Amino acid sequence: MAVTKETIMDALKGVNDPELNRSLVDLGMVKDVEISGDAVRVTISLTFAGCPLKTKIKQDVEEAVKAVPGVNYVEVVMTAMTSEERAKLFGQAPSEMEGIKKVKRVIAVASGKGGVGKSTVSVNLAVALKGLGKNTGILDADFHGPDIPIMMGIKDRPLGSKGMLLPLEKYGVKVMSTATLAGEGVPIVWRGPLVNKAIKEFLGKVKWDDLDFLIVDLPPGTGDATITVTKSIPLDGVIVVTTPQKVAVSDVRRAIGLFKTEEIPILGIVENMSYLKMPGGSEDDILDIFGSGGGEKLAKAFQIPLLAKIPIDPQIRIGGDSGEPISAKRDETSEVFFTLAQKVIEECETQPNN
Ligand SMILES: Nc1ncnc2c1ncn2[C@@H]1O[C@H](COP(=O)(O)OP(=O)(O)OP(=O)(O)O)[C@@H](O)[C@H]1O
Repeated sequence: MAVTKETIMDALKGVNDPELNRSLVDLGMVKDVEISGDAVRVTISLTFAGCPLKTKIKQDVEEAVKAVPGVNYVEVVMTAMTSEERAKLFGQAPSEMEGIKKVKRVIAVASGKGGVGKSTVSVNLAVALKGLGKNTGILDADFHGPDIPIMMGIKDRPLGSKGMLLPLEKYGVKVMSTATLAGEGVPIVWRGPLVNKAIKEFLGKVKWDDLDFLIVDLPPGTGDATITVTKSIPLDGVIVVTTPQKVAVSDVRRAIGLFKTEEIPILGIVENMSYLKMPGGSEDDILDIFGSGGGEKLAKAFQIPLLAKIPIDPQIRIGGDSGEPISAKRDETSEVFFTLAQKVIEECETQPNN
């Protein structure tokens, strides 16, 4: 039996958008059907590229088309609607920055190199800001290693509503990450233009609502991914995380250089893994595992504040691994992050646009 466009469209009428609960055909999401003998290529237009239900929709389309008599090969191509198409469907077009229009400050957390504790600082800073009464969100823009959901103990996927994604919430902090869109352990290959597009979706189509602070965990280092993200986000300031040793410090110089070129205000430096308090020892009984003075030297050289010196503490690591950041409780160990959060609030208040 010859396969026709009509039989394919009939089959697709039975496939619903799981969120909108209407047929893909009725929603105008079937953009194209190409038939060549027993092979069919269907192009589906998602409401927006980062749609978390993408995989499910693709699978459903594939199954429905495969079930049509005479079809042996199916290819499903996913594209995204233009803002006009979306406007037609939803009655209005979310503007590019719609999602963050009520966000007062977007602050990025950067590092000169990987593994210095950038995500740990982002998470604990965000939770501490919330603890100090500030409405806070965290955007995991570390596309290649999105760890924020693990550190925040988040497993759910965000839901959509009226063309916007609703961020997840934990410890009172709103959270959005590429990891929560793709699912844990699912690799995503992010290249420049895709990163740019995804960032726009995170800012424009995530309903952040009223936030005092949106903390953005940047990719490590000063490579393409970091540059693309910093160029795509209207940043109010950046915090640079380093460790005290010489190599880390020289990488941070590069990062500071990058932000200065981009004219992004540097709120200050956080020196992480600064020292280890000896168990059972006195307050002064500390070990400088990675050397000392790196953060101070940088702060002096660039005339930017050293916002915090965070010790190496197993509790900090356990907090990250277990999804219960230490700043969720205010105590002796987490106080260093509350002091950091307070300084960030103060630094922001001195900014000219305040
Ligand atoms: N002050 C600290 N004390 C103890 N462990 C820490 C501290 N800071 C970070 N860690 C641990 O070090 C590891 C790396 O931290 P994290 O993932 O925050 O680094 P990162 O700079 O974001 O890494 P990446 O470059 O991969 O994005 C994690 O296991 C974290 O729990």
